[in-house]
Amino acid sequence: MAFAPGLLAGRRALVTGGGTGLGRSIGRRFLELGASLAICGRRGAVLDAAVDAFRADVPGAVVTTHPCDIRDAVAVEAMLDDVWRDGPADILVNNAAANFLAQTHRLSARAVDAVLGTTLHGAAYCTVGCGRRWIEAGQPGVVLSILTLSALQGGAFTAPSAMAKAGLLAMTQSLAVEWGPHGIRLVAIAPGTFPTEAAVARLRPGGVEHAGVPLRRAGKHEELTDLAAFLVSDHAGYVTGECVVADGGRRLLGGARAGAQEMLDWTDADWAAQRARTPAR
Ligand SMILES: CCCCCCC/C=C/C(=O)SCCNC(=O)CCNC(=O)[C@H](O)C(C)(C)COP(=O)(O)OP(=O)(O)OC[C@H]1O[C@@H](n2cnc3c(N)ncnc32)[C@H](O)[C@@H]1OP(=O)(O)O
Ligand SMILES: NC(=O)C1=CN([C@@H]2O[C@H](COP(=O)(O)OP(=O)(O)OC[C@H]3O[C@@H](n4cnc5c(N)ncnc54)[C@H](OP(=O)(O)O)[C@@H]3O)[C@@H](O)[C@H]2O)C=CC1
Repeated sequence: MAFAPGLLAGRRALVTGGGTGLGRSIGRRFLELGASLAICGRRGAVLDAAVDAFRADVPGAVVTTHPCDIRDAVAVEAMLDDVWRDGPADILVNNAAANFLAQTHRLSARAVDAVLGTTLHGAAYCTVGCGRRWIEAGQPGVVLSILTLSALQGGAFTAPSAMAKAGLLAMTQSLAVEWGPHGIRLVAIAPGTFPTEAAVARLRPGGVEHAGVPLRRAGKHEELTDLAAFLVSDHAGYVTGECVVADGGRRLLGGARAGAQEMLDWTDADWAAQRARTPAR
């Protein structure tokens, strides 16, 4: 089903980490649907390159860039002031994150801080800063946080990321209640595998595999960006405090009993053999 072209017309979205990967794809989709955009990230040149691409893809795209390290609370406040100078944002996408594979017992304090500082604290600073501005102005808003499956089930060898994303889920649920009376919604997406340069390089050293995915493939960026657009749109106006999993069924298969993965590839003959050796009672 195609969205109405003006689904997000008149809306202004701030996408953290909007210069690369999924953040860039989400930003482009919001622009296509009529929103204007503010993107932040640490590297100004990366943000500028994204803007050039947006303008090539979406004629007339209105985009501002805001270089900022979201681990720094003071810098986040200055960045939000800068965004608001062009008019208030009414959508925040907490997309920026840090993650790498490591044995947790070998992590230095700085390594733990690098992940928690970006993924949890940075998103909290952005959310509180936007929420305060919306509440003081008496205007509604939407916060969409991009989580991971590990927020729901833990993540061995990416423990700080799992901890941070689980914290963002708690933030989503807590503030959905606290800020509901102000017309502010908080929603989240827990993506499975959506290949990006950074995620593949950092987290899939052996390449992307789909053995654990019932749908037998990676997610397409448009499958994530359309879900994001729906959740921030008025069509999801009564949805708050919820996290939608988009993982091709990976989480449910992982939670199934041992052997379920192999069974995906069983033939009819395999199933007949299983039936034959299964006692009637
Ligand atoms: C297609 C497959 C999909 C799977 C998806 C799984 C779900 C999750 C997805 C994601 O989150 S993808 C997003 C990934 N993107 C990023 O991580 C981008 C941002 N990351 C970074 O900037 C760096 O990786 C960073 C290390 C987190 C931060 O960089 P910064 O320049 O600020 O820090 P450094 O000074 O380099 O390092 C700080 C500290 O951390 C230690 N460290 C860095 N890398 C590692 C590592 N690989 N293992 C262990 N420790 C690491 C580093 O040594 C520093 O500590 P000290 O040595 O000073 O004690
Ligand atoms: N790709 C996937 O399969 C999955 C991704 N996700 C989530 O999706 C989101 C995007 O991931 P993906 O696109 O793959 O990865 P990217 O690394 O491409 O995106 C991360 C972005 O965050 C920015 N960023 C990192 N640290 C900071 C910081 N301290 N301050 C400001 N910006 C920062 C980066 O820009 P810069 O370096 O210039 O600061 C970058 O643009 C993340 O939340 C990730 O956890 C979740 C599950 C699966």
